[in-house]
Amino acid sequence: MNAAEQAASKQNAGYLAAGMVEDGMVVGLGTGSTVFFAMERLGERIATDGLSIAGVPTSYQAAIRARQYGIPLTSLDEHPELDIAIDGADQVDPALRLIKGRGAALLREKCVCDAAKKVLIVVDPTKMVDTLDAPVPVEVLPFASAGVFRRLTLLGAVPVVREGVKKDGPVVTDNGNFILDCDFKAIADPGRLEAEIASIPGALECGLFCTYGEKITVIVGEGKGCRVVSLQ
Ligand SMILES: O=C(CO)[C@H](O)[C@H](O)COP(=O)(O)O
Repeated sequence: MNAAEQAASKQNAGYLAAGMVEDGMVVGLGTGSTVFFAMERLGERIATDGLSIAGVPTSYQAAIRARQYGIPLTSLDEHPELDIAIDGADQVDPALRLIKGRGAALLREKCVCDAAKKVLIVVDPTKMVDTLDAPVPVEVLPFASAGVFRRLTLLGAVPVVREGVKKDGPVVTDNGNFILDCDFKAIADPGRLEAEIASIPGALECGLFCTYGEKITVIVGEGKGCRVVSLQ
C-alpha cells in the first residue's frame, strides 16, 4: 500500500466513523492522523447539518484540531461517561486487542476508551495483524523511570526511552511523563502482559488495550469503502 492509498483508506475509515455519531452525543476524540479525518467530517456535519455534539480530546493535538474543525470541547470532569469514542490504533489483533501510543497519548486515550459506552477504532489495513508484535509504549513517572525500566527488562522487554523530534532529550507527554517503547517481539498473552505492566509502581499506563473488545468496533478503511469488524 503506497502513501496515497493509505491516506485514502484512513479518510474512508474516519468519515464512516464520523457518520455513526448522533446528535447530542458526547464524543471521545482520539489522537492521530486517522481520527483527524473523523474530526474533519464531524466539523462539516456541525457546519452544514447542524449536528450538535461535544468532544473530549485525548491530547493537546486533538484539542487544537477539534477547535480548528469547530467541534465544541468538554471534559471528563463534566462527562465521566461518554456516548462514543473515536480513536486510531497501531495494531489490532483478531480478538480486537490493540497496541496504541505512537503519538504518546495512550494514557488519556485509555481513560477516554474506558469512559466510553462504545469505541470506534479507525485504521488502515496495515494495522490488522494476527499477533501483536509492535513495541508497547509505557508512560512512566520520571521519578520512577530507572526502576520501571529495570522491571520491564525483567518482563522480557528491550525498553528504549522515546526521544523528542526537534527537541533534545526524552519526549515529555501531555501529562509531564516519559515514554519507554518496549519491544517484546510477538506477544503470546497480551492481556497478561498488560496486567503485569500495570502492577509496576510508576508505570502509569501502557499501550496495550486488551479489555475493551466487547465495546470496540474496528473500521478498516479500504480502497473503495470500509470493512467493519466487531466481536458481536
Ligand atoms: O495511539 C495513537 C496516538 O497515541 C494513535 O491513535 C495511533 O498511533 C494511530 O495513529 P494514526 O492514525 O496516525 O496511524
